[in-house]
Amino acid sequence: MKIFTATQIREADAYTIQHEPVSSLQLMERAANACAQWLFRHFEADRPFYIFCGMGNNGGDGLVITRLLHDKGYNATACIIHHSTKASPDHTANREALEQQYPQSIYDIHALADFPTLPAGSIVIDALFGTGLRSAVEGWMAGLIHRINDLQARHTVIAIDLPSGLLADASSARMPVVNAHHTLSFEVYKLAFMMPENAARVGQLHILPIGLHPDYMARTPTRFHVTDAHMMRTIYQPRQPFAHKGTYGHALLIAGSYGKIGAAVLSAKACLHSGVGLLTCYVPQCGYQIMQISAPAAMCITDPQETHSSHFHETQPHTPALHQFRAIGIGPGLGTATPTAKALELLLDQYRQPMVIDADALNIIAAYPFLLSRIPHGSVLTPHPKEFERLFGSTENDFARLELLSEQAINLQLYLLLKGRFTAIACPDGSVYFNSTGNPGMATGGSGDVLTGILTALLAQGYAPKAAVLLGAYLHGLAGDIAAARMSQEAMTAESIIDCLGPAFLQL
Ligand SMILES: NC(=O)C1=CN([C@@H]2O[C@H](COP(=O)(O)OP(=O)(O)OC[C@H]3O[C@@H](n4cnc5c(N)ncnc54)[C@H](OP(=O)(O)O)[C@@H]3O)[C@@H](O)[C@H]2O)[C@@H](O)CC1
Ligand SMILES: Nc1ncnc2c1ncn2[C@@H]1O[C@H](COP(=O)(O)OP(=O)(O)O)[C@@H](O)[C@H]1O
Ligand SMILES: [K+]
Repeated sequence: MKIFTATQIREADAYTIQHEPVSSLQLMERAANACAQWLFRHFEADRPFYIFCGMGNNGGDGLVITRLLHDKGYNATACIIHHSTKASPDHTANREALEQQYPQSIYDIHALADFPTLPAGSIVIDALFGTGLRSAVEGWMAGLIHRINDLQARHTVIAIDLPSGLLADASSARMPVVNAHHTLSFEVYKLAFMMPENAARVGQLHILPIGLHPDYMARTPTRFHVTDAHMMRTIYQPRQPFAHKGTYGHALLIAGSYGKIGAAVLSAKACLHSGVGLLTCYVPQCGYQIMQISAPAAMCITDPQETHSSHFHETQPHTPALHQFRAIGIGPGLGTATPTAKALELLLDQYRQPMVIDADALNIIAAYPFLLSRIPHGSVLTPHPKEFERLFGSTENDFARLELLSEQAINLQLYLLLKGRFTAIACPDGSVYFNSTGNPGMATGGSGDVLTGILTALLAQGYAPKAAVLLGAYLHGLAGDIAAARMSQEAMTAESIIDCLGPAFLQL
């Protein structure tokens, strides 16, 4: 699914009006009706609704919602905020329609002093500003946003299209923005919704289709995307009937150190449950028995060292040469001992195919930044935000961090996965995909190790790196969602994610 900018949304709007064809008033009616249907499903008619309407089309939506609520017998008041002397034509038309049908439902606000006192149990609808907002809201309108936020503790706040004050395509950190419990947004995700800095503003996000023209959506190129089930069906390759284990590649997983062999086990199990043909794990001596017992389907070779690895650039008798592994995953629980760092440097010199680099392997690279340029092109790096900061430095806000992520992916020709609620996948071609699956139950130790195993397995099977990262992140989150549905977000663990990889593959 594509993420459109505010400008593209306006173009989609205009294209739909011209080519469907439909009048702009009818399109507004459709958008407001989608919101009203959502409200009817979630609230009884005994709750008073206060709809705060701006002077633009976002306010116009609010006016139509007020009328539709009345049509259904709800008690609704449109609080029209006169922040500007010029109202949009569709705002004006819908004010007139409301005045004609339900004149008692309009309450004009010209200053902060006019702010109404809301009865208990009221529902607050925020229709002040949407995609037309150009810059930070200032003056008494900023005060009005603060007043709405004061209501948030006692009343349910629902934003229409965007929480007012939020810019769709740029950072609004430290700007006045409505904190909504729910955001009902039209047709497409906005970039601002993907940013952790906006989590408290957006609340629960609901994307409501309003029938923007599919031709515009299909033919307009975008830089940002959200992954979805349809995309995964085009990537996923079912197994071939005459396949043998060689068909699906031999992967090498280099992971674990004393006290962190569990990370290696989690990665290995995830790799085995994601379709790899053969798996060899490389661990220090202390990990040998643990690995063999926990993951009997994997082969295991050990480093000469007891507690940490120091030598994985060399192979041992009866194991393939490094270049014969179709994929290497490195990092979970690896530790950052100096001999391990030296071994990673040698590995990067010897293995020139795309690999998966995570956790302590990233921390080593952060400590020796010259290694960054030695990583084989097309490799996948999976930092969480702290690891990202160690690698590339801190940024002022989440938009700046996303730009830095994308810039580094292009310059280094790597796939960079910045993990989080909407994991951002920056590609060497400049495109960025946000993963749509996953839940806060995955915010638990070892979840990332599972992802490394999945990605290594997909690379080993011959998926191109881009296909592997998109499918891998999606499957990981989907397995997490299935685990949460089966046993709750609280009780699930990283192992539950592995257990649910099977059902996740079956859902593709
Ligand atoms: N796309 C779709 O598919 C559909 C979109 N629809 C809806 O249209 C919405 C977009 O409407 P829009 O373009 O009229 O802009 P909107 O968000 O109401 O803001 C404009 C108002 O804000 C004001 N203003 C701006 N910046 C400001 C600032 N910094 N500080 C203070 N004020 C500022 C500006 O004032 P002015 O500059 O005119 O004085 C003007 O009054 C969209 O979000 C969706 O809800 C649906 O109805 C139909 C389908
Ligand atoms: N709130 C959330 N919503 C969706 N996914 C999440 C959430 N929290 C964590 N995750 C996912 O769980 C994984 C956690 O990885 P990471 O922080 O590396 O864990 P660990 O180092 O313990 O293995 C990431 O893939 C991340 O996207
Ligand atoms: K709004």
